Amino acid sequence: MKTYDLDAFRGIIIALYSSYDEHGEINTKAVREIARHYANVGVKGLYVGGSSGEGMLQSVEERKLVLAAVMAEVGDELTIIAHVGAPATRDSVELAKHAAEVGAHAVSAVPAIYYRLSPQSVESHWQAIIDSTSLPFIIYHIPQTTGFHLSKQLLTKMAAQDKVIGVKISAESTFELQQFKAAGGRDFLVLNGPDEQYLAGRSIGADGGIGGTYGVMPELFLKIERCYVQGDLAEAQRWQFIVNELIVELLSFPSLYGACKAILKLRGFDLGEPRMPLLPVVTEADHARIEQLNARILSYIEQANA
Ligand SMILES: CC(=O)N[C@@H]([C@@H](O)[C@H](O)[C@H](O)CO)[C@@H](O)CC(=O)C(=O)O
Repeated sequence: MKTYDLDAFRGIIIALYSSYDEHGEINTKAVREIARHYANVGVKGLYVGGSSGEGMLQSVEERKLVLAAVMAEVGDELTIIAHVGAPATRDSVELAKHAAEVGAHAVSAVPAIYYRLSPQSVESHWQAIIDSTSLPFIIYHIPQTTGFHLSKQLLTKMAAQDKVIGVKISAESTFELQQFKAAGGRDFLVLNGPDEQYLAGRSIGADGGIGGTYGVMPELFLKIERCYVQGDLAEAQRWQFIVNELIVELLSFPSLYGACKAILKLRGFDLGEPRMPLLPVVTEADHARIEQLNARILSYIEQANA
């Protein structure tokens, strides 16, 4: 049995987008406003500095600023997972220590990126992060961007440690998700990454999910979760299919994060543009499509909340 409170990590956890001002600098006021909004919506937690949060495009100091702002605003209300993955282990360790200082509830990390690393390297990288604080650790498995394919063998070895409480799986195979759940054991968390498969992930063993598109429609993922828990699988599936059509549209823009930020801007949350090389929404035609998509999402949110 793990000695950590695993229930704090079960449910809908939003992968928080970055927030920049008009000069492209971290905008802590906007960070706090959007974090406050999500707390009011009633999600379980926030995943800070991950893919959607553009942690890899920010300096160590910038990442600390973002996390500190989140903790100051909602650290007492939501479960905050700090993603501390970085190309260099020493940066990840520094970020993990900072996460512990400001009171984050867990740290998480991808394998170190850029170099093709052996499983031993990745294990040592993660172990250095784990050993640097007393916080629980969640493996971030996203092979399509890191190029590292986590084996069941390494997962099992990592999961044997009390501090390693789970894995966030952004790979698309729900079979792998089920296999990792089986390998980790009952008190090992598996968090679904592909938002398009939230229900599939839950049905095959995920304890909840961490997702980027949750940020523009958390109410719809909360609805799927409620239907699933109530045993109304037909209704859960109907909402998952609605969400998937919305995600297909979101993915048709030059960048997903640019599209999501443009939608949030229409709702009064100005998070700035994503950082290059991630592209913002630029053309008039795309802005018009964003307006239509926003209206559709809002109408579904109204229905889900009715
Ligand atoms: C590959 C990728 O970025 N996957 C996203 C999904 O939320 C993804 O944006 C969504 O399923 C749309 O494809 C998350 O798993 C990543 C995430 O949670 C994060 O921002 O760290």
